[in-house]
Amino acid sequence: MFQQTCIAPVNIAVIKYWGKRDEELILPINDSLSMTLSTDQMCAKTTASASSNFKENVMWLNGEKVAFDENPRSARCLKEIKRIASAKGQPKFPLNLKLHICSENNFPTAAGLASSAAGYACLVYTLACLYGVEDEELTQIARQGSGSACRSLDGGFVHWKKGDNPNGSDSLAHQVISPSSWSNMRVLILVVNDSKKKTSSTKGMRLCVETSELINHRAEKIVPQRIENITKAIKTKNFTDFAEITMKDSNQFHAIALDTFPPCIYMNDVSHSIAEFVHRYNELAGETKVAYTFDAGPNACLYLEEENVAGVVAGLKLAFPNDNAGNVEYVKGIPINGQSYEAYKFKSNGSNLLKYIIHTKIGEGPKRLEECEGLLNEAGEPKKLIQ
Ligand SMILES: Nc1ncnc2c1ncn2[C@@H]1O[C@H](COP(=O)(O)OP(=O)(O)OP(=O)(O)O)[C@@H](O)[C@H]1O
Ligand SMILES: C[C@@](O)(CCOP(=O)(O)OP(=O)(O)O)CC(=O)O
Repeated sequence: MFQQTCIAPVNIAVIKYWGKRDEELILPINDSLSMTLSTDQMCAKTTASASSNFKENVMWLNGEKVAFDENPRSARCLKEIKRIASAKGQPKFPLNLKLHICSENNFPTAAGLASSAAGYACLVYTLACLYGVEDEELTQIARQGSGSACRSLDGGFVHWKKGDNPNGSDSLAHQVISPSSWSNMRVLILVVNDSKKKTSSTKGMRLCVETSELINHRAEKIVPQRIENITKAIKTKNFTDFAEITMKDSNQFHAIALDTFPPCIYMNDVSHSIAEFVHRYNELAGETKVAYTFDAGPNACLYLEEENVAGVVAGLKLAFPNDNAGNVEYVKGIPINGQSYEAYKFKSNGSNLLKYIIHTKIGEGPKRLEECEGLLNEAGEPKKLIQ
């Protein structure tokens, strides 16, 4: 049996990808740019095994069997990796061996927390390592699993260029700066709702391209300038400019989603209160200390520098109290100012607007793990199954 296990990070866009020009190849109508989050707090982990004993390709996701060959996105990722392995000659093992693949996310799946980005990046990276083709340009393969996944193959800030070629050969993602270049960059994920969302990004953006008249204006006239400006802000670590562009782009993405017919409404009242909180916090501070961005769901992602984390969390505690604090960790992840999470549990007033907060930071791309950390046993079955 040949086996490989890897982890891959989540990325959260500051200039959003929204809209495809080719649904099958997953080619976007505009460039996008994101920050990769540390795998210490949130990651997808995937083990892939190849063996002559396996009868068919099988995949388990979070302990449950899911379609693999019947899922056109995962099937295409495997086909592309095998194509490269065969073109390179002398594959590590016969390419017709069937695979068992087991993957799990240590955070909610399909809840608007970029599980598809981490998940497909991890699948492609793991398969690439298994077949010995990890030195190839993998972003154009991960892109065909889920567009945003191509940005999870590198750390730091990553720019996905939309490209112009109809075959997608120039629709690739590249690092803008490494994680160590802006190492005090932190993220607070405010989880408003972690259940499965109603309208997937795939469906929402398809409807948006079909019905919104504003989306083309955004793709053609707004995004190119924003990419240039935010790249400059990132390279010079200008947090004020970075924050303003990030918040404006999130707002514009949700305006475009609302311009879909029927409208896609992803933010809720709590999300809007979080945006208002951020503007008030910055106003009272007299400078921009924190920025929000929202993906296709109500959860907020706040970008801020390390020295401002404790202040912002204290403000959030006051603005969004929660009465479940007795039995749940409310701030998960990196301890704040060396204090235990206990210090940041919310006081009760019964409103429970935020379920919990994940404190994380800028991070590296995917990593290979040791064999003993694999998710499959010697028979190629998951070590853990949902009962
Ligand atoms: N670890 C994983 N391995 C392989 N595929 C995964 C993994 N995690 C998620 N996926 C795929 O991604 C799908 C969820 O994608 P979806 O876009 O609906 O949610 P999301 O990525 O959490 O949200 P968003 O893209 O809006 O941030 C899952 O149904 C599954 O097909
Ligand atoms: C709002 C977003 O998170 C949309 C992500 O969309 P997906 O990458 O999940 O969509 P598909 O390519 O159809 O799989 C913005 C972003 O990450 O840039």
